Parts: sequence; structure tokens; C-alpha cells
Amino acid sequence: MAADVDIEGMTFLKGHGTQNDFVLLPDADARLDLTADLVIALCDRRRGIGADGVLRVARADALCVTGALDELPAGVGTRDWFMDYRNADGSIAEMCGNGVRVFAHHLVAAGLVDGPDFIVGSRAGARAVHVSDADATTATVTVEMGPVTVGVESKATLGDLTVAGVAVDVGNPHLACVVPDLDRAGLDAIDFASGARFDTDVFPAGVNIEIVTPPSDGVVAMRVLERGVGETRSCGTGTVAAAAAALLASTGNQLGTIDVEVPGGRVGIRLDADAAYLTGPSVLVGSGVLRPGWDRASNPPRTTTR
Ligand SMILES: N[C@@H](CCC[C@H](N)C(=O)O)C(=O)O
Repeated sequence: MAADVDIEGMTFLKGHGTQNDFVLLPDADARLDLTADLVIALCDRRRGIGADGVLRVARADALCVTGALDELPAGVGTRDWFMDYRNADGSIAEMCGNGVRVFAHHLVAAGLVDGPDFIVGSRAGARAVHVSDADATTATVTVEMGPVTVGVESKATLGDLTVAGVAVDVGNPHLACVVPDLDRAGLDAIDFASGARFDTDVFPAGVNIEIVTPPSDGVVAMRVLERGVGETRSCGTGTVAAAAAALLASTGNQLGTIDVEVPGGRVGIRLDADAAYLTGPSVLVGSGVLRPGWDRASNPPRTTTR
């Protein structure tokens, strides 16, 4: 099947999970040619809809047929709904924890699944979800996030601050830096605007960087610089990485439960031996239709005022 659907006239939805926001494109048969340029235009907060990323809602087998996927990732069934995730810069990432919650909420709200428990496909593999308290606008979603692997120690430099952290694989790469004695005021003051430097030998495909306070009363605070996006108000996989690093730093063991506060809200994390679980909100803000010519009208000819 060829990519033969035009973005003009297509329906979209806008949603967010703890203010990590997404444009959802329902495209069950994966007929849209979802290029990097198109993703960049959609995510642009001035000339597009504006978002941290795009979630194409497609059947897994259709993505294989059109070549968006080379093969079905581990555990994903041919007819599973698949979250075809793209970062705002057009790059493809393996997983998005906030995105999965919003994606699953949309499937329930649109009547595309039978019950509250189902599988969502991602490039990192199958993710089991449980959707509760769902209406057309809000829901709470728990996602089984797969195994979490803590790797080597490494460092990141943001502005004039260099911090130590650990590599954490949550299906996508993270450098989670728990900074001793860091409080919320100190976290707020860190310069995220100029990006970060990190060891490209450790992270050849780039990395998401979390700066995290030590746990206090079962809660950590976190800010994140996302690969392919910049600073976002939340990152679901990042909260799992932060939880594992914080538990490891404070107890010597990455297993347990902890809440993670991000600028966009709060999520709960449980780390078991074989998998992590992320519970948090989803909000479907609205939907609309992309008008003819919107993607060509970004640079209209200048008009002269006399
Ligand atoms: N915001 C997401 C993560 C999105 C992918 C990430 N930027 C990457 O490139 O790995 C989340 O909620 O997990």
C-alpha cells in the first residue's frame, strides 16, 4: 500500500501528559507520508499546531507494509495499535512514556479498543496499558514500561554546571543525574536554555538528560532536556529513569516506588525486578481538521503598508 493520504484535510487531535504535548494523527492504514519536514511543521508553535512530538495512530501491520517499520518489534501483534512516535525535530524515538498514556486514552475515548486493558505497540516493544477514569477529556493511565537497565556513570554539562549521572535504558537512552543537596529552587535555577554537553562515546545516538533532586518523603523533583525536542515540561521515560537513579543513589537498589514531580505535574513510578510501571494523567485537549495549504503558507509574500 502506498502513502496516498494528504495531510491537508486530515483530522488531528491535541493532547498532553503532564504537559508533554502531542499532535495525534489517526492514520490506521499508515497511508500518510510522515516526513521529518511535516513533523517539524506540525510541532512548530507558531506556524503549526505546536507540540513536543507527533503520535501517528496506526495498525502495526500497516506500518510494516508501508515501510515505516522494518519489522514488528518484540511482542507486538500485527493488529495491535502502534504509537508511531516522532520528536519535534522530526527524529524517530523508540518510546515515549507520556505519549503512550495519551495514545491509549485516545483509543479508549474513540472506541477503538474493547476494554481498559490492551497492548500499545512501540519501537521499544509491546507496552501493556490500563486506562481508568476515562472520559472524552481526561484519564489516568498505567503503562508497563518494560525492563529498566542502569548502565555506566557519565556526566552532563548544562551552562556552567557539570553533573554526574548514570545511563539508564528505558527503551530509549537517558542520563539521569541525581544531584546531592539539590533543592527545588536550585533545580529551577539551572540553565537548560543553552542545551547540554554529554559524552557521545557513551551516547552515540544522543540522550535525554534528567536533573533530579535526591528523594524526600518518597518524592523527587526533575527537569529534563529531551533529545530531539529541548526542555519539556515532562518526560515519561525520563521519570522512570530518574526514579531508578534516585532509588539506586538513596538505597543502593533501583527497585521500589517513588513519585516524580516535573514542571507539568506529577507521576507515580513502581520499579519491579522485571519491569517498571508509570501511572499518570492524560488530557485530550481538542481536535480539528488541517486546512488546505496550511503547510505551504508558512512564509507568505510580504505585503507593503502604504
Ligand atoms: N517525551 C517522551 C520521550 C520522547 C522521546 C525522547 N525525546 C527520545 O528521543 O528518546 C516520554 O514521555 O517518554
